[in-house]
Amino acid sequence: MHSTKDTTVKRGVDLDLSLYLVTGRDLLPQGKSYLTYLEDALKGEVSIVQIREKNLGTAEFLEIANDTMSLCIKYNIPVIINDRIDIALACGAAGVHLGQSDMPLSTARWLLPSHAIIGVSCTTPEQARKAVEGGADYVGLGAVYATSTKDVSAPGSVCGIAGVRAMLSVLEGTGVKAVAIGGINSTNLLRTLHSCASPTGHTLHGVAVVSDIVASPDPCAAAWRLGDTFRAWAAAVSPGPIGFQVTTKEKGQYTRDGIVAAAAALVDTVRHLRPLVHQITNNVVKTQSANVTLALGGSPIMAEAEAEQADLARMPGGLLINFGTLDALDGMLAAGRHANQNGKPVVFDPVGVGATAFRRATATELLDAWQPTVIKGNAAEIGALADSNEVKAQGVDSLGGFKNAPEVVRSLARTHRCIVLLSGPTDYLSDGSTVIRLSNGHELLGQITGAGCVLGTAIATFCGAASIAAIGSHEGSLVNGDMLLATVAGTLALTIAAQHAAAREEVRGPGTFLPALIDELAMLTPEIVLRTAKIEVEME
Ligand SMILES: Nc1ncnc2c1ncn2[C@@H]1O[C@H](COP(=O)(O)OP(=O)(O)O)[C@@H](O)[C@H]1O
Ligand SMILES: Cc1ncsc1CCOP(=O)(O)O
Repeated sequence: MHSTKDTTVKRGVDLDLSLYLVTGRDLLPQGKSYLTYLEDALKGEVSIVQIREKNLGTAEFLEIANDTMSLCIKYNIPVIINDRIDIALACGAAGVHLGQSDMPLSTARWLLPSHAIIGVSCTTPEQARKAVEGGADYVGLGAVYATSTKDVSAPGSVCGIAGVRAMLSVLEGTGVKAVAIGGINSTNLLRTLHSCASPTGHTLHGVAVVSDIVASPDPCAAAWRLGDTFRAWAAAVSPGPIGFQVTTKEKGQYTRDGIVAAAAALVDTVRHLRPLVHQITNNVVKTQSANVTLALGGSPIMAEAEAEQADLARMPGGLLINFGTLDALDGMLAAGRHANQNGKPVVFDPVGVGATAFRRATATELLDAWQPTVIKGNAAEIGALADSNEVKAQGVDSLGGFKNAPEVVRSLARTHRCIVLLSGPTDYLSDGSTVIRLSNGHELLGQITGAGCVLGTAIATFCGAASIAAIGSHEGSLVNGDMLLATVAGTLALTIAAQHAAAREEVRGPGTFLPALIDELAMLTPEIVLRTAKIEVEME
């Protein structure tokens, strides 16, 4: 590489991958020149540029590479060449990016000067492992979502969020940096950054983008938007292993009394704020879910059509997605995406997920489409998501429990980057480090249909109120407000009301229990919660 043209990047040290522009000249809006758009993107502060040309002859490619270099040197931004080592050498680029069917990494390393940066595209953990062993400086992980910029029609080409997480686990401790690529844009960027992390919190170093910048009428603004989101996310206070805020911690730790006091106070917050609680739930429990929301002081809306999800998500509050009877899947996909874009908490109730292959595949599809804030389920459902056979399912019901429930919820919370609640005679919930054990409730809850479903509703109601109360507090967070606390509060509300309902004279069984439960929810006060809550806190 020509020393005069080299950019100043040192391998591994200065490599800023935060906003990685991959050029795609075929996507330029009509009449827009490549160099004008490139300069606009540089003004929007992309941090690195890769020239990706799949159908050009050598002379034309080199000409484009030389022009790109001249412009990028002016902005002090390194240039990487896709695939063509000869072009990288000839134009003095900072390095090359190799696909799985390009030149082997070891050969490229041998051909290039020692300071050259080499990146490798990976779709599987095995490919990531090989890239690490071969001495790659960074890897491009994807395609994370479907995209029309590249042919990703072959099975396995879209690795999804779960695939990126698995690859990030392989990269942990290696020093090899990672960007995600494929279908990333300003509307899904924050969600992508939040979701893409290994269970121990190893995150992305940046994102690679083609169409959201190149096809934009204003590439400078498009790049700024992406960069702003990345910077806000990177600057957000590190809130623990799953990336949500934990505002009620005292000196970095939750205390039993602190949680109970804050949860009790939320009962009044719900009544005061009357959060809109948007619910896509199953046919069996719609009426009782709407009544539970009203009794708590929230405002229910049961709305499933795909076309109305964008509008609904703009109204602050909470969202419940309960896939119990597996209707309205398009609505569920859109609702969660829009909620993520608008910072709304999403409570996911994967009813009976272990019961059929279709339910398992649907849960995977939904969790790839959006990031839940809370996943709640009974032992069979949580076990199915955790790939554990320890607890058997009978349809949507669970037979038995886990030997080590705290560890199951803690680990699943870390994997899915959200609060996890395991319901049952004792409820366990975790934010990936703290585990809270709640022992309120009554066995009559196990004898009515949809007790778990209305628990989801209560949690969505409290999450909605807590997020409204905290609006704007942390720009780089996917959801504002302490969602562990809101989950505790929703669970306490339902289980404490159940205890009081069961104790009523007129309640003689499940039939009389349900209306009494609604009454007790409507009469719940912070004082009742303070007096009755049975909570234990277990720190990691
Ligand atoms: N035997 C029980 N004793 C006390 N509370 C219970 C009992 N069974 C269920 N609950 C409560 O009922 C709510 C719903 O839980 P669960 O029955 O596990 O849901 P699902 O209907 O999804 O199986 C939880 O808050 C839980 O605390
Ligand atoms: C080059 C590449 N590699 C995996 S997906 C992809 C294209 C990403 O383009 P876009 O950002 O427009 O989805």
